[in-house]
Amino acid sequence: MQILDGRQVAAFHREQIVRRLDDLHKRDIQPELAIILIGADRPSGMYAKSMQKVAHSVGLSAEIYYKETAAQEDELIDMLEYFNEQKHIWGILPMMPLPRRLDTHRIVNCMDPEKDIDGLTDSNIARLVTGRPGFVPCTPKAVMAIFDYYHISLTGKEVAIIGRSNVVGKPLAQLCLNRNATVTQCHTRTKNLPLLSRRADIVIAAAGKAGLVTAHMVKSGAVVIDVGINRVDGITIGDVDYEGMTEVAGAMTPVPGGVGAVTTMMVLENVVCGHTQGT
Ligand SMILES: Nc1nc(=O)c2c([nH]1)NC[C@@H]1CN(c3ccc(C(=O)N[C@@H](CCC(=O)O)C(=O)O)cc3)C=[N+]21
Repeated sequence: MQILDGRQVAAFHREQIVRRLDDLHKRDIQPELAIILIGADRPSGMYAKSMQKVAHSVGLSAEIYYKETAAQEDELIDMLEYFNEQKHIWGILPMMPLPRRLDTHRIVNCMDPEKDIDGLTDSNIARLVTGRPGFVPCTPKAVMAIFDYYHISLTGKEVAIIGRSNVVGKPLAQLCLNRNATVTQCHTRTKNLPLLSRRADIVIAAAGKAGLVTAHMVKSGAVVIDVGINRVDGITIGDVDYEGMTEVAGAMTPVPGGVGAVTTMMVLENVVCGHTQGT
């Protein structure tokens, strides 16, 4: 079984980002990424910090703008509108999910689509669905970057996506369709999940359930992409039962060191390179 090493993919993209930033700095241009974090007790806080650290390591300014869980919707919208106007802010990343009390759809759509580097606005979603992508959400984009790096073609392949979230499952289906795959979108109400996933040449696990995808659910030689990030007994594991899967899969991504490791680099790439990277 081949391990699809996310850290290697991230390093490849990192070089390109560093070069582009050097070029900008020479012209006295200092772009900033504005990370918005709402509420303290969320794993999002950890990812926000880690994204900021990686941004700084490539020389990109990144600020975390924190608001209490009790923050008012209008206060957040004012903040977004302020960021929209700030010329030096090239990217805005609201860490998801927002506290349930808030109207995510309303808030997210106050972002200028040109600064919506995680492709959360209706405008960027529409562009993805109609096959002329603007900003593509970073996690699904990371999956595509892994396919590209390892020359895994999707044309004519059967892809089973397990999960239908707005940030991962749904945009992934669009990206795979745009690459001429035949896509089956599975979810919690899917009746015979093993039957469907076993048909697939490529299985993408994005359900957020530790160990959901076991060896008997994939065919021999399949490519298995694990998007899950679950904390179990203080360690991070994916949605795939990794040990068992090594006997069956042809190639797979580990957790950690797989999709997550590339996601942060995609955030930075979207800020620094705009949406010229395509997918
Ligand atoms: N608008 C928005 N966009 C996101 O992309 C987004 C978000 N909100 N909210 C939180 C989730 C989570 N997320 C991760 C980013 C990096 C790693 C990462 O660096 N993972 C490493 C380390 C994992 C570890 O050891 O904990 C790895 O998998 O190797 C993981 C998960 C982005 N998210």
